Amino acid sequence: MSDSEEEIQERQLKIVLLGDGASGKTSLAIRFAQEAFGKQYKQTIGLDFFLKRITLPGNLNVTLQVWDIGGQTIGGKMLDKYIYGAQGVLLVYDITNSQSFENLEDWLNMVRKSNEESGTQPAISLIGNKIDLEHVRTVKMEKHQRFCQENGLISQFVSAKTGDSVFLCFQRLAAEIVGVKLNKAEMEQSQHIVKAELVDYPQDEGPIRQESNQSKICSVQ
Ligand SMILES: Nc1nc2c(ncn2[C@@H]2O[C@H](COP(=O)(O)OP(=O)(O)OP(=O)(O)O)[C@@H](O)[C@H]2O)c(=O)[nH]1
Repeated sequence: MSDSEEEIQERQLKIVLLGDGASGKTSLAIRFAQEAFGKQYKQTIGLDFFLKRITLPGNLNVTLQVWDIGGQTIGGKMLDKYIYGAQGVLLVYDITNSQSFENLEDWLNMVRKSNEESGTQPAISLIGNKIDLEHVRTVKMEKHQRFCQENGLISQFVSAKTGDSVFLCFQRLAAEIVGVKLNKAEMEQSQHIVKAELVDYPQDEGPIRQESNQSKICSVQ
């Protein structure tokens, strides 16, 4: 097979990040796509896009089209359009904020409803973010596990700040979508991809809008 034929066969997967404002969706997307983290909170208005190519076991290249959707869009008219057609969803909450966990039911219902007509539901992962703040955790581990079991979700704890398991959570979801199994060694390897640079954004600027071969972002409001 020629290179161009291989490129044509490469799959692009639409992955949507959903969850309450300030749960860390933008931080996860930036950590995954650009290996950076910003301490300052800047609310996402509408949505941002990130593109990143990853290689799954079996040398399978897939490009993840990551839709970072602002937490304030819940109840808005555009939300079901953003979710529509997603093959994967990362449902994010903050382990130190119980309300962000309680609201997951609403986010999940939105996902189910938005894809009702198409007849296919996306693969969904429950992401407990900010595990670097384990000492101030308010959402019990068992609650997280029960929610996963009851709703058939992949379970993952991450920290966008340290990078812990961030690559892994995207990789596991992509693998589930394309039907590839990750073995224990592959999961362990991905878990430890951590590059924890801290970036302080200037007050009036958002996350770094840099382009590289590996990832691209743009914004729609
Ligand atoms: N300690 C810690 N802070 C985090 C982590 N992830 C995000 N934050 C902080 O939490 C705040 C909110 O993060 P964002 O990524 O902007 O949250 P969001 O979910 O995109 O918020 P919306 O745009 O309102 O939907 C920021 O101050 C981040 O620096 C984490 O893993 N650990």
